[in-house]
Amino acid sequence: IHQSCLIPEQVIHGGLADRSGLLNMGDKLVEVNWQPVAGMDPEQIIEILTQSQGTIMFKLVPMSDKPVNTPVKLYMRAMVDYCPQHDPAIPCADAGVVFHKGNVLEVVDQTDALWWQARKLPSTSAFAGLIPSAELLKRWAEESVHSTCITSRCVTFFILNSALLKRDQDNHYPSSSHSALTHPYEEVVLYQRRMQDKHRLVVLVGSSGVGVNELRRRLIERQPKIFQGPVPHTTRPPKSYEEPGREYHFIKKEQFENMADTQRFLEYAEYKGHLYGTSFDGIRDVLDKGMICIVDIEPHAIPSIRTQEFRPYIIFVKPPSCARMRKTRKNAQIITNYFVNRPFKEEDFQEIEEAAKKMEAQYGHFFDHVLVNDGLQDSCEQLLWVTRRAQDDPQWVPAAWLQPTGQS
Ligand SMILES: Nc1ncnc2c1ncn2[C@@H]1O[C@H](COP(=O)(O)OP(=O)(O)OP(=O)(O)O)[C@@H](O)[C@H]1O
Repeated sequence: IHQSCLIPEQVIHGGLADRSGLLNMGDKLVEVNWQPVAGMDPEQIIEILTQSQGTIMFKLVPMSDKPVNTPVKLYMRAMVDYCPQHDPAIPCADAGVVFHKGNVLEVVDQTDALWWQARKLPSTSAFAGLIPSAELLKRWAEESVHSTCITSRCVTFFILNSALLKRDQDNHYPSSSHSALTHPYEEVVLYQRRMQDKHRLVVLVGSSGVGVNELRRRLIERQPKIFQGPVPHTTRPPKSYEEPGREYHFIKKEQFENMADTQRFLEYAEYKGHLYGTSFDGIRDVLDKGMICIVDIEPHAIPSIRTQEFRPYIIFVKPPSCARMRKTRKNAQIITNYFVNRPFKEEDFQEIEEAAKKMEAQYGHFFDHVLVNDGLQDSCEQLLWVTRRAQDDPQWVPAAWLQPTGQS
């Protein structure tokens, strides 16, 4: 309710007032149970309402120009977490919707500049609730960049991300936290791949040692006619049993550097004095054959592959608890920074868990699926099922990916 003239600013979609069709935004409330309320505070009116029993009568002066009802139905993926119970700014915390990054929200009303109405999907409820508008979230994000004081949990998230933004700007690489700050919601649509469409790129990310490479290798080994990884490029000379274009594309250093300068690599790195890289063309080669391309990448490369062309389905490989890792990795070997294999140690499990937590906090809004790599057999089955579903079932994807001439 707008304080000075007692005009409802929001009528909750699916709520009693909305379903009655008798109360509209902009109507003036003049009496409650025959008691004049003009000039009263909203709290005083709430007091009258809580003390009333049975039927409650409202006398309203309808607004002269009834709003033309043009219902919007937009779907938005939340790129941030939000908790109305910790938000001192929300007009009514009980009417707020709790959401986490990655949740899809059906936005039913954007009339108010600050507070939208939405349902969190999947939802069976007719009721919508309040969520902060994109503008409001951006404003909070900007304020928190300059703020040193944490006043509520709802704002804490932004302070955390602002720190990341600062660090990423210093590092000059594309930042996911940057996109969450400037685009707290991403419009999404349901995408059903047609038979003639290329497969979606399957992307695995996870903390080092969690088993990303092992899972990718096993998937390809299991169904080599369906899954393939891109053939990487390298500047090292071929070994006797290697064939150019099969294990690697063997190229000269200048050629490699030229490809790197012209952004033709999704990722590249140096190892023992030689350069290795995964090219975008390598991914295209697999997809053009009608196969499913599966890559494992560092999470900071996600923004550069998240394009209309590749429509990636991003799977986060998450570690189970340290106790479970201790059991399942009893006989496994970890490849250390020095590229030697040795049994897992207790510190490895803790490092894997810590790194996974950070990755999820920073990039979680990009994940389409979270796969807990507990038992290897089960994880492989799950991965197979998830990658099939990613290709065959309708999925929420950024609306920009389906625009005919749109950019990703
Ligand atoms: N679920 C699992 N149960 C038991 N062992 C596993 C499981 N997943 C992976 N491993 C083993 O853990 C070790 C590390 O796995 P992998 O090499 O795939 O790690 P990674 O995530 O690719 O990390 P990096 O990028 O550092 O190589 C391997 O020896 C692998 O066989």
